[in-house]
Amino acid sequence: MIPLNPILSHIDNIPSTAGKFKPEKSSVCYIHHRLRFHISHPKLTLWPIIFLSFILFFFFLSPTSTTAPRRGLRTTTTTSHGGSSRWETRLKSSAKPRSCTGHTVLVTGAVGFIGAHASVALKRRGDGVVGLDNFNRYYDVNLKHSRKSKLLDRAGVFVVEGDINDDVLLRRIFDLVQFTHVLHLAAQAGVRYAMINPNSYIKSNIDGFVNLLEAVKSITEPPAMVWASSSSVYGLNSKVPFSEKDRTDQPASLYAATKKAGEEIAHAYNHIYGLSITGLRFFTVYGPWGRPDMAYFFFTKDILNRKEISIFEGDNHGTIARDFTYIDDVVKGCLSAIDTANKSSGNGGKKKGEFRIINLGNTSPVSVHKLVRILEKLLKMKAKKKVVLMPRNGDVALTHANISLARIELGYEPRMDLEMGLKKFVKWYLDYYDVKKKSSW
Ligand SMILES: O=C(O)[C@H]1O[C@H](OP(=O)(O)OP(=O)(O)OC[C@H]2O[C@@H](n3ccc(=O)[nH]c3=O)[C@H](O)[C@@H]2O)[C@H](O)[C@@H](O)[C@H]1O
Repeated sequence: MIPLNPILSHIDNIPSTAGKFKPEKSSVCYIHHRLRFHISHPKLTLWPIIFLSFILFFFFLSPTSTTAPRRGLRTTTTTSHGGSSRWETRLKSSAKPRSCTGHTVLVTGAVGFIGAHASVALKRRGDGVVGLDNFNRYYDVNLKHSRKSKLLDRAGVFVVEGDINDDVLLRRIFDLVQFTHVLHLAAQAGVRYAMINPNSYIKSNIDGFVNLLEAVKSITEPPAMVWASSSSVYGLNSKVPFSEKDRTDQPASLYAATKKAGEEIAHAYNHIYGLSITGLRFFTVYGPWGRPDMAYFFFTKDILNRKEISIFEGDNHGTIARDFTYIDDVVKGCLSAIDTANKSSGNGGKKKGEFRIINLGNTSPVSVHKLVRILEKLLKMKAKKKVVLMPRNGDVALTHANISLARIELGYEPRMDLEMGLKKFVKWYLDYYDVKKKSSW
């Protein structure tokens, strides 16, 4: 968002208490710079006007700072998020559950694929929900905006545009609302992209996660956290189906390594600060409003555009397969993880908050060949297939979830088989792109 007044936007760190104004050096420098610009005008008679404006400027700004920072944290009074009481009112209203038994959930990555579906499901059942998302450009940002307008806005979920690395923003949000849970889904996803932009994985999946945990642990009554880990942490593990007890110390991609690191980091925050943390290992989640970087999505696009697709195979024509899991099943798992999470005990608690790691898969792997056959049938078109040896690009040969723990802990039972799920995806895809991008077909 472009601030209307560049001077105002640079003094947004004014504390609420009148008389304590101590602008940061950069703000002062900026104001001086702006003043110098005016003073350089030949007419020195401007001086008194500038001086007067300066006085009026602070006189009018101080009384607007009505939101006193709690717990001694510095908060901003005007930000790129509007900074106004309207912004705060909308955020607070979105956070309010329909009944006093409802949860109040902050969903990070709210305009992402799983984030959008989960936010809507939480809101629909009566929980209070605030979304947070940085709308990054990893894939088509229009799709993110569409998820916001078509799913989140309609459900009444308010989305803050911001980054989990912005600790001032996080503290401001946590100051305004006492959340019971954080559903942390903001991440740099994609296995193969890690070879192109490795630092984005560190920034989101490590730095951002720690930043969020730091903010959460500073709250007097910290919310319980449920967050997205990944099936990719099993890496080169060849024992199937993958159980939570299996080894996860052989990641095949940097993405997997950052998700595994996230699990260890979460454990440390649970151990030291008593945070209740549940990590969900998602298995190749697919469905309507999905991610364009995933194979089922771009295969659909390429088949329709009569473009060649590469189907990976292992050594000696070994099958490559995934435990494709439908979005609605995963969302049910997320909601159940929220409902069953113990409270964080916080620093001073006698009991440690719980720490759980749970697989959320479909427990029926399907080969990439079969995935393509299903798409061909649904699209009524033949794919131009090129079978290639799987490159060493972060992919693994097989994923297969053991979901016994999810059944016990979450009452989780996946319902959708791949053919039915892809039917729903293709229907959505045809509708969505027919309206939006007829020309690209
Ligand atoms: O569960 C996870 O932890 C991850 O799931 C997802 O990764 P993957 O399971 O690798 O899904 P996806 O890329 O759709 O490839 C599907 C299949 O197509 C094969 N594949 C892929 C590309 C190609 O050109 N050809 C091909 O055969 C490919 O070899 C694979 O067998 C998420 O993207 C990731 O963010 C993470 O959440």
